[in-house]
Amino acid sequence: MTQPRITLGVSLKMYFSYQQTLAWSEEVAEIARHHPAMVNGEVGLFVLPAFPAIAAIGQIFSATAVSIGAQDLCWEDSGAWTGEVGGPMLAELGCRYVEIGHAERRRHFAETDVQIAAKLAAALRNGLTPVLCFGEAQQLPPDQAIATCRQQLIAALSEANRQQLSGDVVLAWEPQWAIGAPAPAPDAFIAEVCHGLRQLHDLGDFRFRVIYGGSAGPGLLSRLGHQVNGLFLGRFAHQPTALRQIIDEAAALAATSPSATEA
Ligand SMILES: O=C[C@H](O)COP(=O)(O)O
Repeated sequence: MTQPRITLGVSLKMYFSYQQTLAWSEEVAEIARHHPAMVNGEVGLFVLPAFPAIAAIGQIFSATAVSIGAQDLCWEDSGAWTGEVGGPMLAELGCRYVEIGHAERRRHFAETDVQIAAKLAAALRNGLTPVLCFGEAQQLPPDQAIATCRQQLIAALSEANRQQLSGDVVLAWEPQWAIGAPAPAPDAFIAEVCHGLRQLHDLGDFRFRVIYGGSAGPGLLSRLGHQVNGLFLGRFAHQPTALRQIIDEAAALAATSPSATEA
C-alpha cells in the first residue's frame, strides 16, 4: 500500500467517554471528507480509541480516508486470556493499526520488552500495522537518546525478526519526559533524534515511518519540516479545530516533500 507523505496519529487514551468519542469522530470525519490532502492520500490519519468505541468509529470514518486502530492487543490470537483482545478480532473490526509498548503501559501495567516484542509479532501476523512506541526515560543528549532508542527497537522487533515477519511499522518516538507535558521536546532535539532514527537501517525487513509524540500540537510540524514523517498526537488533538490546523500543516509539508516535487 502507498504510504502517505505525512502520517498523523491520534490516541484518545482513556480521556473521552463513549459519546464524546463518537462526537469527536463525527467532527474529524467531516474534516477528512473535505480536506484535499486527506482525500488525495498525501496526509494519512489514524485514530486509536478505547476498545469499546472501535466498531462505532469504524462506521463513522467508513467513507473517509481515516484509518482506525487499537491502543493495545494480546500477544496471543485466541484462547483463555481473560480481559485481553487479540489481533484477529481487531482485524475483523476493521483496524489497520495497533499501538504497542506505550510508556504508560510499561509504567502502569509493567509491560516488558519480551511482551512488547510478542505483541509486535502478533500485530504483523494479523495484518495490522504496529505503532511501536519507544523513547528514553530521561533527558539525554541526542546521540545518547538515539542509542537508547536503538536498543529499545532491537528488543521490540526481535520476535518479529525471529519469525521472519516483515511489513510496515510506524515508529512513534516519544521521549517519556515529554509525554503529558506542557510543551513538546525542543525542536532542534526532535529534529536531530528523528534524523538519527531514520538512519537506522539494520533493524530487519520493515518499512518504517518515524513520527514524533509527546505534547505535540499545532505549530510543531511546520517548525520541524521534513525531519519527521509525522506526529503522534494526544491531548492537543482533542479540539477538532486544532487537529484541522495540524492537518493543514501536514498538507503544506506534503506539498513540498522531495517526492512531491519530483512528481
Ligand atoms: O499517545 C500519545 C502520546 O503519549 C502523547 O500524548 P500527549 O500529547 O498528551 O503528551
